[in-house]
Amino acid sequence: MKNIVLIGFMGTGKTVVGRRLARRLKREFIDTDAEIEKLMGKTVAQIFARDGVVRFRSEEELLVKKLAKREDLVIATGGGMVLNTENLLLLKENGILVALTASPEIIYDRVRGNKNRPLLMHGDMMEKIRELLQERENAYKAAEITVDTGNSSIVEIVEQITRCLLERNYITY
Ligand SMILES: Nc1ncnc2c1ncn2[C@@H]1O[C@H](COP(=O)(O)OP(=O)(O)O)[C@@H](O)[C@H]1O
Ligand SMILES: O=C(O)C1=C[C@@H](OP(=O)(O)O)[C@@H](O)[C@H](O)C1
Ligand SMILES: [Mg+2]
Repeated sequence: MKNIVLIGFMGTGKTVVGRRLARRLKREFIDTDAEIEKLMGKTVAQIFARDGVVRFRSEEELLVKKLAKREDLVIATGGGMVLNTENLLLLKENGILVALTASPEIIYDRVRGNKNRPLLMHGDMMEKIRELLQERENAYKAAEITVDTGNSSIVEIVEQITRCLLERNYITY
């Protein structure tokens, strides 16, 4: 069966929703950030600081190429994966793209305590969120299913995605 691929900005819940959705659908869960951290033996923030964003994006691209060849996964991508349209096309070939969205204010509330999002660590965080969101919002529109996560719990979002997948006959239970 096709992979279920979560895309969306930082803090929209791709990692936590993806993990719960995988459990709900009895599928393997892959978080691309976690895989890259495991592979390189350091955090995303350390990779950005020591190896640079270009290295991070190339590791992300290599991982996407591998994951796009697999099936039956729930994949939580990093928020910037969509910047490389090749990544999107590959994941779309054998996957259903599900975009999670939230307002800049909700995103800010969810990420401000976390130090492992280097792109938000410099300057005014709210301004940075708005700037990056604007740059990427079109790319997130590539998704077949879009879920606004702003006023829903993680379980409610998982059930909403599951209903959408059932309605489209992508899953049967
Ligand atoms: N629907 C939600 N309701 C409340 N908190 C949420 C929700 N979705 C995510 N969070 C919280 O927001 C933070 C970011 O979630 P995460 O899954 O890491 O987002 P992403 O992977 O999209 O960057 C985490 O602390 C998570 O527990
Ligand atoms: O939006 C981005 O460019 C990034 C999002 C992060 O993942 P999350 O969206 O899971 O926070 C992580 O890949 C890295 O900090 C870059
Ligand atoms: Mg994540």
